[in-house]
Amino acid sequence: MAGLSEVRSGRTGSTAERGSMAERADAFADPFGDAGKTGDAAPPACPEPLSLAASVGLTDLQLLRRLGTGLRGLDEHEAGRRLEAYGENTVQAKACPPWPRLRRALCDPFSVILYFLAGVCALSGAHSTAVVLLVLSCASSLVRFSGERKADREAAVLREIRDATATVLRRSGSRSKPLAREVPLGELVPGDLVRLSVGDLVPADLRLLRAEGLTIRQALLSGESEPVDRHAEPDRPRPRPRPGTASLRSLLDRPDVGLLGSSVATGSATAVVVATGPRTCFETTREPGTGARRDSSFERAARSVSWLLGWIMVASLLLVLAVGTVFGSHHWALLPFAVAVAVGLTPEMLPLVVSGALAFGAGTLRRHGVVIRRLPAVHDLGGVDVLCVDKTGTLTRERLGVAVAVDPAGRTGPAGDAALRWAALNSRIIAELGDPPLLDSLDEALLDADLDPHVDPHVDLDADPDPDGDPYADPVGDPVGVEVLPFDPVRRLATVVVRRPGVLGGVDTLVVKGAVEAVLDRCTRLSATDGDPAGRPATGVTGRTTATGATTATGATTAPGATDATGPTTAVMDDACRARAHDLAADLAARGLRVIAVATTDRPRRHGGYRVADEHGLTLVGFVGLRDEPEPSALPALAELTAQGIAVKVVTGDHPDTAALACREAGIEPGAVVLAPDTDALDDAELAPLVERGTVFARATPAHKARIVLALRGAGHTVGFLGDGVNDLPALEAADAGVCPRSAADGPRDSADILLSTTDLAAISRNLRAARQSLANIGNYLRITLASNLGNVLAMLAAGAFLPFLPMLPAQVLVQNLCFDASQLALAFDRPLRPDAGRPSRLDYRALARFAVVFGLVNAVADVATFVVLMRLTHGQSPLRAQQVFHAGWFTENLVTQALTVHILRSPGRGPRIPAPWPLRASNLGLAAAGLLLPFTPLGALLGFAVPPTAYFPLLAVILAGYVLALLLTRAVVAEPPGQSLRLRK
Ligand SMILES: Nc1ncnc2c1ncn2[C@@H]1O[C@H](COP(=O)(O)OP(=O)(O)OP(=O)(O)O)[C@@H](O)[C@H]1O
Repeated sequence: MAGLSEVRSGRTGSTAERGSMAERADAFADPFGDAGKTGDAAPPACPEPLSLAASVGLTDLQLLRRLGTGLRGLDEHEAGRRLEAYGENTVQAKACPPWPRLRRALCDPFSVILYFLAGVCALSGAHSTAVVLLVLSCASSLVRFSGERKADREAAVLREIRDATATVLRRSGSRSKPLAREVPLGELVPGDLVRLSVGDLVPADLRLLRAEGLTIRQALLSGESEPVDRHAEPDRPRPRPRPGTASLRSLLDRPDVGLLGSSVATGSATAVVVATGPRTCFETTREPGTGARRDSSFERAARSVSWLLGWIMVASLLLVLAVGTVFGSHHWALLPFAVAVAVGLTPEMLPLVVSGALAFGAGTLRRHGVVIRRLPAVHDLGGVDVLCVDKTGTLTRERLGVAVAVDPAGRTGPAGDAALRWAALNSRIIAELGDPPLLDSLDEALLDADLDPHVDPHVDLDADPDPDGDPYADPVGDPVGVEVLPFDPVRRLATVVVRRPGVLGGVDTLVVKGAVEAVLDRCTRLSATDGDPAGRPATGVTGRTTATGATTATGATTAPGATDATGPTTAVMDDACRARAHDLAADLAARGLRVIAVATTDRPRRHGGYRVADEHGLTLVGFVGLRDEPEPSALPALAELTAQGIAVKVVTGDHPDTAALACREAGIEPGAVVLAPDTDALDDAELAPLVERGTVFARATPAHKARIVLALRGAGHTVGFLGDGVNDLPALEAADAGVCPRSAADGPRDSADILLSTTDLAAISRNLRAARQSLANIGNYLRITLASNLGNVLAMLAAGAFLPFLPMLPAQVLVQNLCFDASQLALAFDRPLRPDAGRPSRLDYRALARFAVVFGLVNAVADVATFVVLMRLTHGQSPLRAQQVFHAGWFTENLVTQALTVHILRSPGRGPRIPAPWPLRASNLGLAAAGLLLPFTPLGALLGFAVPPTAYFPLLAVILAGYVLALLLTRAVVAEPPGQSLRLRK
C-alpha cells in the first residue's frame, strides 16, 4: 500500500492544491534558501528553540518565520543541522512523581490487611512478627509500585516514538521541490512540516496550518477519552498570552495545536513542528498518571480477592473472640492467638507470586511472537470468553477486487462502468491530493480495476477529451483534483472535488463514494442514462437483465432538462426509488460483495473550502461491488476458538448482508444480524440481552463497536477485541484484552494490550493456552494457599478447646507461610491445564471461597489428627518441652501436607492430573524437606522448636496417607470441571 501511495503521490505536482501550497510557500521567506547554501557565508545559526506555549501569540506566518521555515518545509541539510543542534525528538522516561503512585500501592486493600496485622502483633508484644509483616507488606507494595510504573512507561507514548514514523515534507536541496517521505519520529526537528492522518501519533508539539475533519485523542494528556475537534486558524488575531497563562490545560483547549502524546482519530492535517523531545509539553508539563486507565478483568479480580481475604480475616477474628469468651478460663492470651490466626490466613507473597506467573506467561507468549504491553493482559487474555472481531482482514483476506459495477437500474456493462470510473476517479484524486494519500484496500481495488483495460472495452482511457463534444461522453476525462474530504469511518464517505476541463459554466464536481446508506441518504436524484458508452441521455429507464440476474429498474421518472455530471438527464429520487436502490445494493451484498454507492453533483466553482456539509443533493451514479476472498485460516481457527469455549462475535462497519455471508463462509452462523445504528435508541439494560444473543453487528461506527464491547463486559463476560483499523480504536480500549497485529496503524497499536505478529485468528487460539496456564497458576496459588491456611486456622480454633498453649506461635506461622509461599514461586513454571481444557476461567472470589472451605476442612481434619498424636506423645513431659515438640510436629505436618496439596490439587477438575514440571516437583520436595529438617537445625531451635520423638514419624506417615486419600476422594466428588472452579458467576 505504501508503495502504491508513493507511486501515486508522484503524480501530485500538477494539482491545483499543491500549486497553491507552492505559491504560498514562495510568498514566505525561506531563510535557508539560496543564501544559506551558495556563497561562502556560513549558514545562519539554528533559531532559538521555542516551546508551544511561547508560540501561541504568533500568527502562522510569524511562527514559520520564527522557526526559520516555510510552507515548502526544510531541506535535508538544514534538518540534519537542526537535529544536531536540538537533539533527537525523544523524551526520556519521565520520572513520575513517585508519591501518588506509592501512596496508592501502599493503600491497596491487601497491604492494609498486613499493616493491621502488624499493628495487632506490635500491641500483643510479638514485635519481631510485626516487623516481618511490615517488611512483607512494604515489599508487596513495592512490587506493585514498580509494576505499575513499568506499565505506565509502557503505556506512555515514548516507546511508540522509537518505533513509529512521521510523514514529513522535505526538500533534497534548497531549490528542489518538497517531497513527502517517512522519517523515524526521533528525526523530526522544529520547523519540519508534517502531515497527519487517521491513526497517526502526533509526533511532536505542532501548530496546525491546514486541517480537514481533524479530531484527536489526548486521553494520555487530559484523561478525556472522547476525541476533540481541531482545525487551523490562519486568520485568527493572536494576542500574546500573559506569562504563565499558557498552561497544559489551556494548550489542550486550543483548536489549532497538536501535542505530543495525542493521536489522530479522524481527518487529516498539515502542521509545522514547533517543539520536539524535551521541549514538548508532554515532557515539561504532563502530570503523570493523568491518562485514563481501564479497570480490566484482572484489576477487578485482584480487588475482589483482596476483599475476600479481608472479610475472612475479620470473620476469623470475631470467631477468636467468641472462642475466647466461651473458654473464658483459658490461660491463652487472646491477642497473640488472634494474631496467630490472622497471620496464618494471610498469603503474604501473593503479589509476588501473581507477578511471577504473569511475567512467565508473557515470556512464553513473547517466544510465540506476541508482545504483551500490559502485564495483567496475560490474565485478561486467559479469561476471555467472548472475542469480538472485525470482518475485513480477519474473516476475509483484505485483498479486494472489483466484481461488478451497476447503474441505479442495476445494469452492468457501460452503464455500470460509469459508476466504477467515478469511484476510481475519487480514489485517484485521494491518492494525488490526500494529505497524506490515505488509500485503503477498497481504493486500491478500484484503482487496479480502473487501470485494467478489460473493465470497460468501450472507453479509451487514454483518449484526449473532445472539448467540442459531449462533456459527459467520458465522465472521467482529465479532471483536476481540487479538494479531498477523506474517508472517515463515522460518516463512511470519501469525497473529492474535481474540475473538468471540458465542462463549461464554471462548475466543480463533487464525487462521493461510500457506504450505501450514507450515500443514498444524501441523494436527491439518480442518473437516468441508458448505459450508452458515450453516456448520452436516456429516454427513460427500462427493465434489463441486471447484475443480480433479476429484472430491476428503479422506475424513476426522468426530469427533462435536469443535468448533472453523470449525464444530461437525471431523475428525481423519491422514496420508492430510494427503497429500490437499497434493495439493489442488498442483492449485491447478499452475494458477499462489499458494496459502495457512487454519486456526484455539480456546484458553482469556488476556491477551496469544501466541507462535509457540501455532501448533499447528490445524484446517484450506481454501485460498485467488490469481492473480498474469505481468509482460509479463519474456518479452522474459529472452530478451535469455539472448542476452547470462546464465543466469537463479528462487529463490522460493513453491510449486514456482506457481513452475514462472510460469517457463513467462515463457519459462523450469523443468525439475525443486528444493525448497530438500531441500538442507538436502546439504553444499556436493553442493549445487554441483544449483545448476548447477537453474533453479527453490522454498520457499526467506532463508537458502536466500543459500546457493544462495554455491554458484553457489563453482562459479566471477559471480552477480547481483535481489530487493526483506526475505527477499532475505541473498542480496543474498551475491551478487557485489546488485541491487534503489529502491522496495524500507530493508533490501534498504541491502544492494544497485546500485539500479534499476524492478523489471523489462529494466532489468538494458539496463544490462548499459554495465557490460560498463567491464569490457572495464579488461581492454583490462591486456592491452595487459602485452603491450607484456612485449614490451619480451623485447626487452631479446634485446638483452643483442648490445648493449654498456642498450637503455633505467630512467628512460626509466619515462617511456615514464607516457606510455602517461596516454594510456590515455582508455580509460575507449571502447566496444569490439559490440552483439551476448553473453558475460559477467571478469578472469582465466590468460587475461591467455596474451594477454600471444602479443602480447608479436609486439611483441618489432618491437623487435628496430628494434634491428637502429638498430645499423646508429649504426655507427661515438661510444659515447655511439650509445647516445643508440639510446635515442631505440627510445623512438619503442615509443610508436608501443603506440598501434597499442591501436588494433588494443581490440576483443576476431576480428571487425571498432568505430571508436574521439574521446577515444581523440586520446590515441593524442598518444601517437604524444610518441614522435616528445620526442627533439627539451630534455626529451628531459634524459632522455639524441639525435635519430635522418633515414634512421631511413622504416625505422621499414616496421617499423611489418610490425607492424600481424603484429598483424592474430595477432589473426585466436589471438584468442578476444568475452568469452572474459577469461573465468574453473575
Ligand atoms: N475508502 C473508502 N471509500 C469510500 N467508502 C468506503 C471506503 N472504505 C470503506 N468504505 C465504506 O464504508 C463502510 C465501512 O467501512 P469501514 O472500513 O469503516 O468498516 P470496518 O468496520 O473496518 O469493516 P471491517 O469489519 O470489514 O473491517 C464499508 O462497508 C464501505 O461501504
